[in-house]
Amino acid sequence: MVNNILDGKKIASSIQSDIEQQVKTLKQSGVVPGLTVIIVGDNPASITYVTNKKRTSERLGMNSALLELPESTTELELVNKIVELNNDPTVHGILVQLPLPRHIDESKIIHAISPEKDVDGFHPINVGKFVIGEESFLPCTPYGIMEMLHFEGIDVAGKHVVVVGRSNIVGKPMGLMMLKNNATVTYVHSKTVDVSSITKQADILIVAVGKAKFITSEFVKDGAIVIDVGMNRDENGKLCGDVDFENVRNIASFITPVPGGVGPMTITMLMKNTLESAKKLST
Ligand SMILES: Nc1nc2c(c(=O)[nH]1)N[C@@H](CN(C=O)c1ccc(C(=O)N[C@@H](CCC(=O)O)C(=O)O)cc1)CN2
Repeated sequence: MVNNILDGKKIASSIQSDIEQQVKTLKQSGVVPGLTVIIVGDNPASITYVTNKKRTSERLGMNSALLELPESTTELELVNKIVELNNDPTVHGILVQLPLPRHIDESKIIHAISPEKDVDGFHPINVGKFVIGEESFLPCTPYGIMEMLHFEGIDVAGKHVVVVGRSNIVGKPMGLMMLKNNATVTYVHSKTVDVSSITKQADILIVAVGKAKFITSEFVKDGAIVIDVGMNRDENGKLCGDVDFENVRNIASFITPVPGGVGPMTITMLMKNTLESAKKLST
């Protein structure tokens, strides 16, 4: 069988080596990139992700802090913590792990983070800048997907990209990044009529719906590139994506696995954003 796997782990590792070198160089001028990750509550998946973020940033030579706050934390307490970090010159990146407990308004929290330290790229100022083509932090998952395609020499210009899902974190910015790179973009979402007739037109199909194995071969054109953002558990509790990997693999020209596809790229782009933030804030 041909190897058509887009290996996110391998690409992430190569980009991380470059980041590690740049961190070393920056440290020689007395600046140590600092990332603080905040988690509220004890969602097991979120704990895995924040632990990975802390470990990776430490491995790359950054200063890293993980603030683990109890589920009972109030919105005001969390905002106050963020304000403290906004004013701390040793912190270049602040990330609040999502989702937050239901009693905390996500939007208020994202607004509280200084746009200059918003390494997640979720603050409305960064979103707005990105939409009008100004330099800003880019959200890590779609940014990671763009970098992955770039690394593999895949040019998206003129391609029909279909994005399944329209979240603020992945779907919406994904389509806009593709547009910026001259792709023709279609969004498919929960109210779309006849989803498969549209996804079957995609040269590049990006799926971020949070439904295990939702995309089967009937949704995919022969030779399409399939990018799976999903992170679900199947009926046996095994990690799987939104794409039925074994079913789609044979007709895709390239496909990302879960795990080992988009996930490692997300964490890598967070490191890249933190490094860039440290460079900017220290000049
Ligand atoms: N503040 C944020 N919250 C969330 C984001 C985000 O970008 N910023 N994205 C997702 C979760 N996420 C990052 O936080 C994330 C998910 C998965 C992975 C990953 O590397 N997955 C591994 C498998 C991990 C496992 O074994 O469970 C893989 O795909 O290989 C990284 C980051 C929601 N919240």
